Amino acid sequence: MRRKLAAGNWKMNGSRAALAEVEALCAAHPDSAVELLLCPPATLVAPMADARGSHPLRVGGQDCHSSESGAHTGDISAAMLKEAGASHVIVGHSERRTDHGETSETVAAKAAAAHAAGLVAVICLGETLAEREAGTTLAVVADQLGASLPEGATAANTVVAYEPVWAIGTGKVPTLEQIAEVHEYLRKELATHLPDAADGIRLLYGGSVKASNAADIFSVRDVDGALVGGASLRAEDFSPIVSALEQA
Ligand SMILES: O=C(CO)COP(=O)(O)O
Repeated sequence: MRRKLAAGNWKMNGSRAALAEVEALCAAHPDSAVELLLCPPATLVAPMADARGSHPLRVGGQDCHSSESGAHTGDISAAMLKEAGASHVIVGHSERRTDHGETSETVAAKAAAAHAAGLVAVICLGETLAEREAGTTLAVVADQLGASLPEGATAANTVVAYEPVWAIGTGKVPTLEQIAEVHEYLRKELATHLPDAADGIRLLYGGSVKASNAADIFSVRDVDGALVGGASLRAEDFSPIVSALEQA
């Protein structure tokens, strides 16, 4: 019942020239059973939305402000992303939490702003290495989830991405048992917050997903797709991940 989602987060990478990768990805998956989403830097949202043509690829932002408008130099609102062609926005990525001091309360406000503008919020959370080693992973992600979910979250407007901070861009990946444990726990936690929506909310895994480990990760129960960083930049790297999800 949950449609699989292959999402790419380009972070602060890419240029108009990189839109050729989008065209190649769309050409490789003309009629995919899985939902495809790419989140480029804000300046590329509109050009990427054009580059996809009639392909149902979704385009998303990587962050939005919690306010509709105002004196927030350098920020972008959810409605601006929507007008540029976005349908989704990532909120609470660990790089935002670390680089910009975002708390889960900030993230909930941003997710609420995304919903108000008609965007799907992709809420990110995950433990640090120190938290994993201290044995507090489940408590940490439960706290982040509870505090980052806005009022009114539904299966249609919310996706949750579990991204262990120590696995992002490091080539290190949790064991399948560790991924299963966290995803199963997040699903249960979702049920305590959103009993009606918990079964329908997609749970993505993120952190060093690549073609060589994707099929194994997608075999884990309660993994509904991936949020991919580095391996989403080039079609030749992302396409096999999409194919693995199509076959999962
Ligand atoms: O942070 C990520 C996606 O949001 C994961 O990044 P990598 O796939 O590069 O590890």
